[in-house]
Amino acid sequence: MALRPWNGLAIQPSSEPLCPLPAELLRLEPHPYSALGAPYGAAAGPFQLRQGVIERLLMAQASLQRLRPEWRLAIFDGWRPVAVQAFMVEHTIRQRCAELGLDPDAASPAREAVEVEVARFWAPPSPDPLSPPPHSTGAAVDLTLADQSGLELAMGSPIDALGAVSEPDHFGALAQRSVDQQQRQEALLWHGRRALLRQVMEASGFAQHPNEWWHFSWGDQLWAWRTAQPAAFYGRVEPVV
Ligand SMILES: C[C@@H](N)C(=O)N[C@H](C)C(=O)O
Ligand SMILES: [Zn+2]
Repeated sequence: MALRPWNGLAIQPSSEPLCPLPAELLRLEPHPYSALGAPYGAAAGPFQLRQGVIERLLMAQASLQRLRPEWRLAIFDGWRPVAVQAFMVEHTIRQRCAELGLDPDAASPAREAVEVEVARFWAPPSPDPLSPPPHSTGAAVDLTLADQSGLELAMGSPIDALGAVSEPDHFGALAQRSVDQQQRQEALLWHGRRALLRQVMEASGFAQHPNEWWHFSWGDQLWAWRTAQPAAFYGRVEPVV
């Protein structure tokens, strides 16, 4: 499959504004990208989404609570200006180079391999309005499950982990091939939680990113491609200055 086949899809832009997340939706704070110094500028920050997306998140939380009344959705990240996308892609490449003992400022095949690895998880910070990074549209959200105290549930890998461990069905496949009982039980637990998150999000109309258990969207190009819509209706939203 091409890396991002959805980027060619038409966008019939909606004028719906970004809205702050309501109090019913738990925010995971401190926000990790803001804490790194990501350039949100004077913009109101990451916990904003399109109204249509917020409505569907509330529907997803209601269907979660019909199944698990003590659990709730926990929002890790929402709207992301293109400048923040660029900052985070660069940060992640540098972090991965440091882990591998590579000089991030020296071109090499290993450095290129890091860029390819990072691009499986982070959209390019394209300034082209025809191929906006998903979070820059206010239609994409990174989220997980939390318990009644607001503590994140273990899902097998942290949000933003690079690697196969982040693929939505990673632990389902691991449970099937595992012969170690303890490893199998743990894999089934994590797979069950990821599957529940996907179930309630998809039941509310969201589409999941193929490589990331935590990333869902409604109304952007990825959503249009995954749900066979003729066009997306949320394009890039710029910071208000
Ligand atoms: C890596 C993660 N935080 C994320 O948001 N990935 C998507 C695909 C993106 O960069 O738009
Ligand atoms: Zn995301």
